[in-house]
Amino acid sequence: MTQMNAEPMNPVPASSDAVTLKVTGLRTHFRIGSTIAKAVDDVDLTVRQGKTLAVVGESGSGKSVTSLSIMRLLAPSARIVDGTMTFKRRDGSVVDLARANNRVMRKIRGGEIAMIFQEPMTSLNPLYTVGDQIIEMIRLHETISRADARSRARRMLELVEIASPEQRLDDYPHSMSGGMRQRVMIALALACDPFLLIADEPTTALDVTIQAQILELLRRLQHEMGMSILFVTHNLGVVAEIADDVAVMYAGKVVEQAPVRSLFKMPRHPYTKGLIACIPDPARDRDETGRRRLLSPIPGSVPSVTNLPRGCAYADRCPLTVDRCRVESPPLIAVETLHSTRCWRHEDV
Ligand SMILES: Nc1ncnc2c1ncn2[C@@H]1O[C@H](COP(=O)(O)OP(=O)(O)OP(=O)(O)O)[C@@H](O)[C@H]1O
Repeated sequence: MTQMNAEPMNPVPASSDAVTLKVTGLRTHFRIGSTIAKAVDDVDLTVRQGKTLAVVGESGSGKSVTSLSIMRLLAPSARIVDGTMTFKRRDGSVVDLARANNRVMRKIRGGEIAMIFQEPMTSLNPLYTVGDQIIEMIRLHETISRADARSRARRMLELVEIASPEQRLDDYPHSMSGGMRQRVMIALALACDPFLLIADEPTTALDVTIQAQILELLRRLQHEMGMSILFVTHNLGVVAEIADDVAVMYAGKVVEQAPVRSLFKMPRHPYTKGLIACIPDPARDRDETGRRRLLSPIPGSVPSVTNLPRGCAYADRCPLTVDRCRVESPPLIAVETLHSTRCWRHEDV
C-alpha cells in the first residue's frame, strides 16, 4: 500500500462529535423567467469531522445544487435565499459559507474544501499535463517552489496508486483510462490537504470493478488524511459501502438523516423505506420456490420544484398519507440522537 504519511494529515479530534460542516435551513432558488424553482428548500445537513455523509436521492432532488451552494459555484440564475453553512476552517475559526466574501471563498475552494465530479474532464484541462495541473493547484494555495510542488504532485499520484508516477506527471489527461483520470482528479482535489471533500457521483460513470476500487481508495485516503467527505449519490448500494451518516433528499429537502446502520435497519421515513425496498437483493428477491420476485418500485414521480404541494412533497406517493400530510409540511423531527425525519407518521413507518 502506498502511504504518503503515517500520521493523519488532518488529525481527527478525540470527540467523534466534532463537526466540519453544518448546513441549516439552506434555500437555493432559481429564477426561470417569472417562475421560481425551489431546487433546495430548507436543507439541514451535518458532516462530522473525519466521517462521510452520503447525500442520496432521485435525480432532481437537489443533491448537486446543495453541493454547489456549499462551494458557492452556482449558476448566475441561482440565489441562496436563506440558511447558514457553518464550516470549521483549518485555523480553527468558523465561517458561514453562505455569507463569506469572494476572497475568502477563493482561499477555501481547493485549499480547504475540494470537489470531485462524475466526469473527471470537468476538473482536468486537456491542454495541460497532469503534473502541471497539480503543481498549479498547489502553488495557487501555498508559497512553494516549482520543484517542491512537482515532488508533492508525484507523491499525490503515488498516493492514488498510479504506477510510474514520475512519467505520468508528463502525460496529458486524454492519454489515460477513465479510472486513471478519476484517480488523477482525486490527486488534484487532495493536493492541498482539504478538510472537506465533496464527491458528486464520482463513481457513477465507472464500471463496477473500477467503482469498487475508487470507493476503497477514498476510504483509505480518508483514514490516512482525516478529512470529512460529503458524498453525493443516487445509489444506496454505494451508500452502504462508504457512508458513516446518510441524508436522504426528496424534492429539495432532507427528509431523513441518520447514521448509516440506523437508516438501513430502521428507516423512519416512508420514502427511505421505499428506496431500500428498491435495492436488488438476490436472497430477498426470490420466493420459496426460487423464482425471481419483482422489485417494488415507488409509484409515481417527484413533484416539480416549480410547483411544490403545500404539505409533504411525498404525500401523493406515500402509503401512510393522512389529511394532515396534505396541508402541513412536516419539520425535521429528532427520533433519536443523530437520527431525524420529516414525517408526521414516523412512528408508523
Ligand atoms: N441552472 C439551473 N437552472 C434552473 N434549474 C436548475 C438549474 N440547475 C438545477 N436546476 C433544478 O434544480 C433541481 C435540483 O437539481 P440537482 O441537479 O441538484 O438535482 P440532483 O439531485 O443532483 O439530480 P441528479 O442526480 O440528476 O444530478 C432540479 O429540478 C433541476 O432541474
